[in-house]
Amino acid sequence: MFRNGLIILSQPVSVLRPQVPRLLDHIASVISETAYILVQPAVRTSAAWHPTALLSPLPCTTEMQSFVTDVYMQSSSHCQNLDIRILLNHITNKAGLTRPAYTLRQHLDVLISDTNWFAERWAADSASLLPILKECFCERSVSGASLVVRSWDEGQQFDEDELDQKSKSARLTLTSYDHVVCGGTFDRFHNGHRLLLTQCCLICDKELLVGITDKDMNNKKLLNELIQPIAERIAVIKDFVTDIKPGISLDTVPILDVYGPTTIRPNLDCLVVSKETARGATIVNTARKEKGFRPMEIVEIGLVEDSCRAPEEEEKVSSSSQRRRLLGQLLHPLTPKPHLASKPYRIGVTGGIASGKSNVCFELEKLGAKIINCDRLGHKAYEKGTQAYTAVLQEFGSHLVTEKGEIDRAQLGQIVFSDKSKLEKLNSIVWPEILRLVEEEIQQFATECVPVVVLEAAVLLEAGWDHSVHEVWTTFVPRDEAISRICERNKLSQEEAARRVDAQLTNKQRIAKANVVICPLWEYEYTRKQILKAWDLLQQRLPDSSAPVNSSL
Ligand SMILES: CC(=O)SCCNC(=O)CCNC(=O)[C@H](O)C(C)(C)COP(=O)(O)OP(=O)(O)OC[C@H]1O[C@@H](n2cnc3c(N)ncnc32)[C@H](O)[C@@H]1OP(=O)(O)O
Repeated sequence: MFRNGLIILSQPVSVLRPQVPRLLDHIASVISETAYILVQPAVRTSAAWHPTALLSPLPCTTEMQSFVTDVYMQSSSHCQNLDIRILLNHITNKAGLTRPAYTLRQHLDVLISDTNWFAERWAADSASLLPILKECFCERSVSGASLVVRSWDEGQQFDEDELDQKSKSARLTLTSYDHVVCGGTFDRFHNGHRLLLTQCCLICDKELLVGITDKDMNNKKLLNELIQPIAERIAVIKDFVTDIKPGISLDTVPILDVYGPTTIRPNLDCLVVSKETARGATIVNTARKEKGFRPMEIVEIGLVEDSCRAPEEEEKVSSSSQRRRLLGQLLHPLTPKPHLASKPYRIGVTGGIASGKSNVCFELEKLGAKIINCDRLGHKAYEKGTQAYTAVLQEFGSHLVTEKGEIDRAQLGQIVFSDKSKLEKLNSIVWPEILRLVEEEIQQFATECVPVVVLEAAVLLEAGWDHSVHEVWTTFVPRDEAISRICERNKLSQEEAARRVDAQLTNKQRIAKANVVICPLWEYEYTRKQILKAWDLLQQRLPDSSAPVNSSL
């Protein structure tokens, strides 16, 4: 298996199209990460090896457009996880246009061609072929020592002349435009995004403008808390477009409403939309007309199906399905914590008020973890006779003492939850003591050879205890859902509930520091499913995973 490869296809596109599923299967069996596809019939007819053979201009036709669609539509069922990039820089209808060579982002490990000619030439004289490949695909992408050259089978036999006649009607020239625009969330970049951007690049001669949803545009989306930061989404788009068509300029802008830049930039010629957003295209063109801008041509592309979807997911490949799949998975890589003993392995479970932490811990306990409830230890921390007891009374007054001589937590809670500085004072007294009690319990579990200990701590991140656990897992539900749960559970008004939620870290702040996220927004069984997944995946990364604790109860 090779990580990245270039597939040079020399057969006419009409011959290639029916072979796409076979081709994708072959690519998936050889390449694991990025597969560049270069369609170049000139290499079959070219007598001499020359860069012009690889990069000579190819007409931009409706047939090529269909080939691009076929590749992405079928990649979902043939090579779902491969990053396929169809190179388009040499495909143009502009006579005399010289475009720069490719500067591929990935280093090529394998070159596969559908003509044996390549492999034979490489075997005979790689020294003279190598500089040509470097010239076409950039120095750093191709290094001679490690590049493997292989042939895919020669494909079907075809009669060039006969084919030419037959497919003339299918080879209609595709209209291209100087200024093309498209928009989207571009979260968790997938084949739907690749198809959209590839179709944009195919018909774009000068500038591609990509609008990327931001802020309010994202807030209503499912699991929006997991949407990647806009800078990350832009970086992925740049990487992709620069790879497939370095000859055009790319501009990216955040969009805060459906119009984005379309009602600001008069020079836009063509808007590319998916079936899903086609309605928005009419709205945008109406708004342009009102501003005196000429309407844009609208190009509509199909939706890529998601062949691996779960019953609760959408039929098309979608970012929200991808985000659902992140639940229970390792979202952020682990930070090494050499200061912690490797056993027992410590998971800190945190989460906002009413976000379902306790249920997660309840399920984890059934799976074999031992739970340390930090609220309980918090109460123990200032029991009568302890140092913290004296410190709390000194700070908050002896009127808090009940008839039994204990601290009245209900009263203390009223004081600290309505005054941030007082809560901070209480925290500074009790957190060190709670942590000491936590360590005591962990030591006890260590003597009992417990493999996994879970610290259930509401304010784990605020207390900086992420340094005291190997992993942080957080639960979250959307803000509105948390408010309605609190209203029902604690019999509070909407305003009071909102105040409680807003006094805490936001979901995004917690998620940014969490290794695993669980979202108990749907039926309990789905939450349980996420927890089982998280537990099973955890077993694979436990320091001693030779004796896994299986989730099948
Ligand atoms: C780092 C940690 O997470 S340690 C665990 C949390 N405990 C602490 O921080 C110690 C300080 N807190 C306390 O002493 C007590 O919670 C008091 C006095 C404020 C209130 O006591 P009680 O009325 O018995 O309420 P209880 O301890 O059950 O806490 C009520 C809620 O406030 C949360 N809470 C507790 N302490 C804090 C805090 N310092 N900051 C924010 N929320 C807190 C609890 O997790 C609980 O949340 P839930 O309703 O979603 O389960």
